[in-house]
Amino acid sequence: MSEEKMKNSMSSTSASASAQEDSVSVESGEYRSNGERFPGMDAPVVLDVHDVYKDFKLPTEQATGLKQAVINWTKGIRGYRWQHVLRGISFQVHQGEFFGIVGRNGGGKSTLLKIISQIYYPNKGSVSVSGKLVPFIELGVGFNPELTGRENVYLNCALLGFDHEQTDAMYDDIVEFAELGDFMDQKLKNYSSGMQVRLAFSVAIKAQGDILVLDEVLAVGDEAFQRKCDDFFTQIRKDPTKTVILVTHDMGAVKRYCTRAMMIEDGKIVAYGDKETVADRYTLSNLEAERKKGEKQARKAAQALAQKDEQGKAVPVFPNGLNARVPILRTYPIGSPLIDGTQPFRFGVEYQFDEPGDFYIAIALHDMSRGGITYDSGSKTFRITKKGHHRLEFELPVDQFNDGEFSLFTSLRVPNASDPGATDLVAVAIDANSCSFVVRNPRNRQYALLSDRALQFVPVTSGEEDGLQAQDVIVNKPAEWKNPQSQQRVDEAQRQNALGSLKQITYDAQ
Ligand SMILES: Nc1ncnc2c1ncn2[C@@H]1O[C@H](COP(=O)(O)OP(=O)(O)OP(=O)(O)O)[C@@H](O)[C@H]1O
Repeated sequence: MSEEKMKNSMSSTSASASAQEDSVSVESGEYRSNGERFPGMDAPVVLDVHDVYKDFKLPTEQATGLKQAVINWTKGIRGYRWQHVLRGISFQVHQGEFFGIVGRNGGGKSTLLKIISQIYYPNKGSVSVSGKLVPFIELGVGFNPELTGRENVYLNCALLGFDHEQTDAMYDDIVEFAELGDFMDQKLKNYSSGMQVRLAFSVAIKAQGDILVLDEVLAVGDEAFQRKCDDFFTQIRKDPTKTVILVTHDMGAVKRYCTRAMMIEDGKIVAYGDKETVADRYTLSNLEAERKKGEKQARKAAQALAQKDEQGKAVPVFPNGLNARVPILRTYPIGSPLIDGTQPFRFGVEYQFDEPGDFYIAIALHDMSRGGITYDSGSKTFRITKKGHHRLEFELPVDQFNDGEFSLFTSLRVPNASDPGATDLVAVAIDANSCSFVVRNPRNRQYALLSDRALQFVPVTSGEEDGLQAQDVIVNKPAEWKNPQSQQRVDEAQRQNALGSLKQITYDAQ
């Protein structure tokens, strides 16, 4: 790859998808919503992707020979269909940026990276790269299992455009980062898969490129190696001459490292610019997909049950956690699952239960980012009197929560025959049947479940001779606490409300 500016303009072909309707403009990605320009936007543009389309031809009919192919042709069977993977992608990355690309599986991110790295050509559009681009996008590319680790480093660097002398100068650094000093004269096929990843990644990051293109690297290697990668990313962020383009599903990494980000969905850019907005949009899209999956499962279970009634057939397999006694149990958000905490979070519980006797619904709150069940309604708190297929609605006050991702797991329980204080679990709504939500409030921190508006530590004297006095501890309260109105929020009632006191608000029998 040449060091000079390369321009690869490709002309349009008939296979490209229809023109973009709701595309996001290149300019819009350079400004925050308040009109301010992102820092670093005056640096030169090192990657300019303009109106890129990419289609793949997917076979639909198998023609096993010429005869079948002719028969298909005479019948007008084409034997393939077009899959429009990228549909009018335009964005720019400036020198020194750490640019994140996110999106759900199959959205077209890897295809875009391959086009940027010149592995694929677009059907339409242009890609301009300024400087030496080093891709790390697919394992095994440029590596030969029959060669030693050392030979592979030289081969890979040659493929990246470095001569022998340049590779000599980088070699020790690459080996040291990969921690493979003792293995460099062994054939690559004798390396564990982790060692191979480490070597490939080390070549990519230690080769003296200008633009590093990385696909999902944060998932590679063991914990110690990941920590090293973290340090490397923190370091490279500070270098204004190096540019990184990172595809990842890790929103923590987007927020930690990226200067800007964009999200791709169904081959189009749906969010571009502010990394927080992009990360939240991605989280929301995942939650929405989960909710739809839960709805679909509930519909399927209801259909399966109806079938059993008419034909007396056995009920097919139930989603994880459910069974023939409770074929439907799901918890779902009412409204957006991305909330700022100013209003309580409202959610529903749909169930189907027909057995005689008492039963209860218990709800547990799981903190997804930090782990652990942080609140449990208790197994006998909600005794439900209606049998059959119904929906309940609940509210959860979240105004005292810090930012985080949470999940509600609901279980349906019946009294235990021998212990009146206990209950037995009949079914539990997990996976797509659980309800996830995200709290994002500009006043909050990504720290712990309770915000410091709900809980305060008050310094007191130690009573010891050498101990600090209360006035020796300077309490820096957040700015908004100086406002008496927000101070009022931290009263006893709020505090009691703080941790997930679930309130049932409606009882909606169908
Ligand atoms: N060479 C190819 N031939 C045919 N289809 C392809 C090819 N490469 C990618 N695709 C299809 O393009 C779509 C987008 O794939 P791509 O790998 O770019 O998505 P992605 O956003 O990177 O997904 P993931 O997050 O799972 O890696 C998929 O439906 C995939 O099957």
